[in-house]
Amino acid sequence: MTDELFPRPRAEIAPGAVHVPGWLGPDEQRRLLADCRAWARPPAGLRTVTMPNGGRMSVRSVCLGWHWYPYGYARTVVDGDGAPVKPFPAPLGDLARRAVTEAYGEPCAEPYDIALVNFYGEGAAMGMHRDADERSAAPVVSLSLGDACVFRFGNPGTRTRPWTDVELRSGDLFVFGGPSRLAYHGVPRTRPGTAPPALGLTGRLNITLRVSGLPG
Ligand SMILES: O=C(O)CCC(=O)C(=O)O
Ligand SMILES: [Fe+2]
Repeated sequence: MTDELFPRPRAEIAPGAVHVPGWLGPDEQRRLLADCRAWARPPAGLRTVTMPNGGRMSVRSVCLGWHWYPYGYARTVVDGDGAPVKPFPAPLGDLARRAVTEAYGEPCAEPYDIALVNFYGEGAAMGMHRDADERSAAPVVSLSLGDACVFRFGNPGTRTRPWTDVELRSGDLFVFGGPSRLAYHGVPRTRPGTAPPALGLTGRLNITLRVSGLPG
């Protein structure tokens, strides 16, 4: 947001993990939110993920390009309505390219082909995990909309400390690649009611853009 009293500086949270506060302006956030609402509709819409141990994730999610399920990628919603996953829209590839250039000063050579959209209602959280189902070392691009959250960014070796807690707010960009590509991370809590009122979103959305490394 441009109207903050104290501008939040960009920061390298760990080697290759870059936080750029307020990267998306209000109009871009509104457009992305409208897109997320369209992607959330069935078929292959928003769903709740059940983990192999029977636990249900508290976030609800929708995928574009490739469908993520624990633990792999498919072209159809194999753990849901079975519909073909929605295509990965070219403008999201451009957005990923711009984001990586913003974070690292140069774009990534590989084309982005996955978007994972996670919706956090009140009380939703995500445990510490690694994004390890892609077959590419390309950085993960994360965009946040709506309520702020605590984003816990750890290390590639263990799901425990050391970690750094970063507040991600609406419009923030976070890119993790290089030595941090397989770092454990999670969202211990969101901050309900902190979304920018003009956005019109109750809750939090996070969009990660990824390179699958899978044959197209
Ligand atoms: O919601 C976030 O900020 C992180 C989401 C995440 O880690 C994931 O989708 O793998
Ligand atoms: Fe993740």
